[in-house]
Amino acid sequence: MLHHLRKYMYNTTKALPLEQLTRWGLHNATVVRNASTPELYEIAAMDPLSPDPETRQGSISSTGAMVAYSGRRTGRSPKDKRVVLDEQTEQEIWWGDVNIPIPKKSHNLLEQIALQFLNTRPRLFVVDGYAGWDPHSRLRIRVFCTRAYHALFMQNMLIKPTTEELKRDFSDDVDFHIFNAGPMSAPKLVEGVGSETCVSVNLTDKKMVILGTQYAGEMKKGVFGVTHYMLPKQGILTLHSSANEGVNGDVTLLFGLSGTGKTTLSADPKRKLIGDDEHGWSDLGIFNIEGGCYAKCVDLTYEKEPEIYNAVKFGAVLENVEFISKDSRQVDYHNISITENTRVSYPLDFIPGAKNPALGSHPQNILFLTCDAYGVLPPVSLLTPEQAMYHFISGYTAKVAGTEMGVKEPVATFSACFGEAFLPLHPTLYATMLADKMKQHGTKCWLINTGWSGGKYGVGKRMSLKNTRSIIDAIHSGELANGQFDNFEVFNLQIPKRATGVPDQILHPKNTWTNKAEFDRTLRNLGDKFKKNFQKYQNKASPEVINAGPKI
Ligand SMILES: Nc1ncnc2c1ncn2[C@@H]1O[C@H](COP(=O)(O)OP(=O)(O)O)[C@@H](O)[C@H]1O
Ligand SMILES: C=C(OP(=O)(O)O)C(=O)O
Repeated sequence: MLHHLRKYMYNTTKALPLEQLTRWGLHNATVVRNASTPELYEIAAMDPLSPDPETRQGSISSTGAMVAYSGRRTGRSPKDKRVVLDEQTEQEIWWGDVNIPIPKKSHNLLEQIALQFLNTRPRLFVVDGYAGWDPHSRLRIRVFCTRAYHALFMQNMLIKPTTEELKRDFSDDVDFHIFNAGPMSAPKLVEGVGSETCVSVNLTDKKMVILGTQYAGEMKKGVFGVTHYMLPKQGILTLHSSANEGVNGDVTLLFGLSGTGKTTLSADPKRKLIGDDEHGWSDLGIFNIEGGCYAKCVDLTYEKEPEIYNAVKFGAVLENVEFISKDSRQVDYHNISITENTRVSYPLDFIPGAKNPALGSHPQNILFLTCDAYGVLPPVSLLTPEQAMYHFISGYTAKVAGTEMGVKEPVATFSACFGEAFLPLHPTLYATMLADKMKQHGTKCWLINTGWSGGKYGVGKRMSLKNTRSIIDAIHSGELANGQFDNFEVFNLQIPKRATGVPDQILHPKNTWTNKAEFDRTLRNLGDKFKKNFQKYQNKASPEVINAGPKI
């Protein structure tokens, strides 16, 4: 059997001990583990899974990126995520719409179906990599999948082990397994399964099964959810944020729900990128959880986002994009006929000056990025520590089209900790940890509206990237913290009077609205939504934090 397996290995130095396959009942004859990028390109060129095999099969873009298609599901499927309810998780997990329980026996059945699928495909890809750049707390992750694009994606997104580390840390058991059988539908009749898609996590046995979705983001956010469960137990706060570092070593965290600007704003030529989406904050400082980035491509231009634009090269994976013309293989970033959620994944070092290792000191500034679809929140305001807690627990933003299935235009939402979809534990646990760490390290907190200005969605316009970037520059130079502030009604926020590079009148959002009475109404309505949303945290938050909310 061993001989049979080895014969088909692409690279025998990377062979996985047989026991690591047979323990799951895996016996696929062709196993490809941590393959080189060219190998994965060659295999992807033969991938028959694409919505239009004639034109899209195994494409390579004009700049050398692998082009792949995820099929029916082009965003995450939060309604189809399940968490195994067992003796350990019953009391621990924040059960509800985010963490929907599934019986263990159903999960086991899904796992068997996934394993059977993995056994019957032409190749089984194994990706071994770390989650977390801090060697003290990093997790060893193993992904089994059947599409070369998924393998390259996870090789980009996990932290690549050296050959020695692969041998030392990945020969025995690992900390978490993903069985990605995405091309195979989930059986709807199984108890706990809601549709033909199911992403089921067993936190006790540290396993995840994917059926009925090939959206690659499901794997990386799956790993994130697990770190959110395991790391806080070690006193490490997990953060849905990007991070970068200034020339003096000062670190900024940028929190935000999908589409609010974590990736775009953290790629800043004046600062070193630490990471674009997922971080941990330990007693030693902050660390990126990932080895790569997963940027949105919609309307990507060199002029607006040069670092990301240039990262679309050999080794990057483009997901669900269309070409300008079939023969040029030039990507049409404005074409959203497959989805608005077009993506590119690339290793961190594709961004010039990214930090390696991706670690940083305790943050000096925290930015809460909110994409306000009502257009009433100021482009920037300074929060008191209590307001910081209030806004962190609230997590107000708009979900933008595409990232989650079914979202077609911005929808105002409250997503606790700016990442509710990934929280296995109660939000106040993460909020308390954040408050303690901010207090300990004197971190300043700013609320930044990267959403609408001059009116709500449909009337006003999205805040210009140029203005948001100038505001962030003014935070980093110390200009805003040392300047003067006005009070912003209803929310009682401190709005800076001036920020270099930003027209004074846009700093107070009311100035940008033609109909002032409608502005006042919309602002009060939003305040009201905040209050209603916060009622569910009323009995867990302190009076000071509750009092830091809007006053109508
Ligand atoms: N003022 C702004 N700030 C940040 N992003 C903006 C702004 N205006 C438009 N955008 C666009 O919004 C999207 C933000 O997406 P991204 O940075 O990937 O968010 P995240 O990483 O938080 O999911 C990008 O396509 C970006 O070009
Ligand atoms: C990959 C995702 O995150 P983000 O949009 O924040 O990059 C996602 O939510 O599917």
